[in-house]
Amino acid sequence: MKNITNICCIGAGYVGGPTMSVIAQKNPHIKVTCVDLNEARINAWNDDNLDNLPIYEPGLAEVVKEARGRNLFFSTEVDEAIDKADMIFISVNTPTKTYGEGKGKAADLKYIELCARQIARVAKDDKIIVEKSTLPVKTAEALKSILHNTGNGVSYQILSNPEFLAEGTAIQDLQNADRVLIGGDDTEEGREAMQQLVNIYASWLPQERILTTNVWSSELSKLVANAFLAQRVSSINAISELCEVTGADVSEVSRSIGMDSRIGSKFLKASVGFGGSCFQKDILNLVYIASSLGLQEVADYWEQVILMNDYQKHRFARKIVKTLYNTVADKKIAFLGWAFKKDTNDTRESAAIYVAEKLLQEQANISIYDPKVKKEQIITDLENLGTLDPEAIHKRITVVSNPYEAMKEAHAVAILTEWDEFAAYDWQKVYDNMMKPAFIFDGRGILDLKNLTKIGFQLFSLGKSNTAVK
Ligand SMILES: NC(=O)c1ccc[n+]([C@@H]2O[C@H](COP(=O)([O-])OP(=O)(O)OC[C@H]3O[C@@H](n4cnc5c(N)ncnc54)[C@H](O)[C@@H]3O)[C@@H](O)[C@H]2O)c1
Ligand SMILES: O=c1ccn([C@@H]2O[C@H](COP(=O)(O)OP(=O)(O)O[C@H]3O[C@H](CO)[C@@H](O)[C@H](O)[C@H]3O)[C@@H](O)[C@H]2O)c(=O)[nH]1
Repeated sequence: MKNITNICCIGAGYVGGPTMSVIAQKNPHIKVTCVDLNEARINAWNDDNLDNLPIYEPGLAEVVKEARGRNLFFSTEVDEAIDKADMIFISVNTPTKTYGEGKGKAADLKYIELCARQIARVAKDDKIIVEKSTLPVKTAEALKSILHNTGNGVSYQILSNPEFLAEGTAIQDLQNADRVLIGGDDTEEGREAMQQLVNIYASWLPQERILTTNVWSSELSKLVANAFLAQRVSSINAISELCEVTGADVSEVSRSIGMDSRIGSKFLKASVGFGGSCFQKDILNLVYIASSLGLQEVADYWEQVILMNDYQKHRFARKIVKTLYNTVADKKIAFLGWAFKKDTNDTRESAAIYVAEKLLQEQANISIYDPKVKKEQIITDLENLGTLDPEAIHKRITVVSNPYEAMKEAHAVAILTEWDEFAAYDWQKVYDNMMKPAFIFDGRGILDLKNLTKIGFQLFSLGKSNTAVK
């Protein structure tokens, strides 16, 4: 069996960058080149100042520092990297389609297809192709067809190796993965290719955590894992509303049910709604696949997870408007947090975007503080909705770098992301500088309800019936 000495990864984003950094860190004998069409992104990966890496992830800078220039390289020379590699990971984006058949549901595979055609054009010797992007079941078949029909007669093995890292804990998740999943063909060549990829992960993970399956099981498992995780969030969010009207406390309910080892304690934190680039996209894709296969009940069952999530975001925004005497027009609402979760600068599908949309439609002024998200990103997120007047966005949105400034003279504060620092603020000082009554809407359940009520705040905390705001 040929030893893998040269890996290329197409796509240096949230998955490609951290994954290749850890593979290079743990396999110093393998040259790893991560390529991207986006020159600015590659320049940022190569920046001497590690604070300027394009992605914020705890622990990432240390890994990049160790491996970059040794056996880890970032480049825009896609053809050259493909040519030299024995194994090519495809880690490009697979967003929800915004046009044509399957619009709003199916995964857009145009970037994947372009990669396949580029590999077919450039490759002059046998390659192992690894699907790292999240893909619909049976995509490997399409890749195979393109590679074999448009290639130079070289032979390809296609593996599915979905990524399970979560943002904010990516490095930890990669270095200590619960499991790695590798799907391949049940042929001699397929098994050999799988073994080569197993060997790369086995340089730091125990063998028993590396699972090999057939390609379709691997592709489907990725969508199903995300659907199950998101389903837990929607389930507890559904219960949060029930708690608010019955006298129960959702955090107590979560703790109580989570101690049942059959249920488990993770992913039971009620919130203003799940965000991120994956959950919604992957469930919509699952729904689309089921519905295309005529399994309408299956499709409807999973779609409900998304509908509940949309409801939770809107419910939170409506609560703010209703509480502020049914009008937020020209009032100052402070947002703490814009990222879709703490410890990341990623804002894709963040609940904050949709809560802001609703409040802007009600003509509120919003002052935003997030420790890692830049103003340009926030403005782009709102403009990309396509539902708001760009002039109104610029007029009504302020982004500040000091949380106390964001909350100064605000009518209400809304917690949209669970950054640890929010709980540690001097809330008495915040209260003294706010308009009265001073309202707080805690969409993440991170604030000390008793203490804040004692200070004088009118507090609403999702899933809690004992909040001042009903
Ligand atoms: N973000 C996550 O936490 C996460 C976790 C697991 C799986 N995934 C999946 O991984 C895939 C990538 O996600 P991401 O968040 O890293 O996306 P991303 O948008 O951050 O990165 C994708 C990169 O691919 C580049 N690209 C696109 N086409 C290219 C081409 N032809 N040649 C070179 N570069 C090209 C883009 O410029 C971009 O930088 C998706 O399928 C996603 O569903 C994401
Ligand atoms: O109890 C919880 C857990 C999560 N969330 C929210 O759910 C979203 C997603 O969180 P998380 O799953 O931690 O982050 P992602 O980076 O989106 O990771 C998910 O999506 C990735 C992309 O497919 C997968 O690789 C990961 O395994 C999967 O956890 C965020 O908005 C969280 O705030 C909650 O509201 N309550």
